[in-house]
Amino acid sequence: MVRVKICGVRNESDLRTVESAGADAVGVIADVPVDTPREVSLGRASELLDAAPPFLTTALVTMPDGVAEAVDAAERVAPDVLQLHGDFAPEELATIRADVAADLVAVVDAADPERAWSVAPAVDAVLVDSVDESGAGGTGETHDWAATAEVAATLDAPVILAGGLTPENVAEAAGVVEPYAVDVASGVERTGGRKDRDAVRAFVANALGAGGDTDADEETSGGGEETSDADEDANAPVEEVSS
Ligand SMILES: O=C(O)c1ccccc1NCC(=O)[C@H](O)[C@H](O)COP(=O)(O)O
Repeated sequence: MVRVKICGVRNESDLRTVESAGADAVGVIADVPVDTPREVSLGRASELLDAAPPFLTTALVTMPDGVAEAVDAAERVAPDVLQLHGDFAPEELATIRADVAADLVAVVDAADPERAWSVAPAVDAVLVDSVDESGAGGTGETHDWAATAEVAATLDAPVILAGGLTPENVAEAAGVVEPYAVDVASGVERTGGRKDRDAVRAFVANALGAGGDTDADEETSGGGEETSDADEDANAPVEEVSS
């Protein structure tokens, strides 16, 4: 069964939305050199990931300048997973992996599958994404899933599929690529980087191929179950959601 990571959470309310939707992992984005509504400080990333429950895997998504900065970020935030964007050489990734307590995920450009093979031995998983020219994610753009399926089928490391996934296309994408996990940021948002509760729940349910069988689906389709306080917070008008 495919795992699901929801990325770019900026507040506790959205964290609870991700948890209650049944996602496997949550990502916070810090220390990236691009303008994104999803970025928080390293201190805030640490607070948010500390607030995650025991069985929700936490990921720090960052784009540091070099090895020392990557290790420092991981030490400050103490995530379960360190997801690195940027053009790190395999040797640098191996050094970072040896120096941090977290599992290491390297992000590769879907247009450059050769890089997936070169970095795979140095990391715990490879995230194939539709990155921009600087290597940053969150582009909301899909890529050639058939090409990524070849990478996933032949790479000796788990492959995480990202890039333009939405509640509407995630089941098809997961069916084509058969990744270890799927990852989404912009495809489950309202404005300003805030998560849309219904979209998060639909994304998780559709990724898992659960159809209408889950509590999350019943609630999404007005199934009548009570929502938690956290759910209510997630549905509050944008200006009432703390960040
Ligand atoms: O999401 C961002 O704004 C971002 C900025 C800089 C580096 C990484 C970023 N996101 C990393 C992720 O893991 C996203 O979930 C992934 O790129 C997919 O994004 P999307 O296409 O918006 O679903």
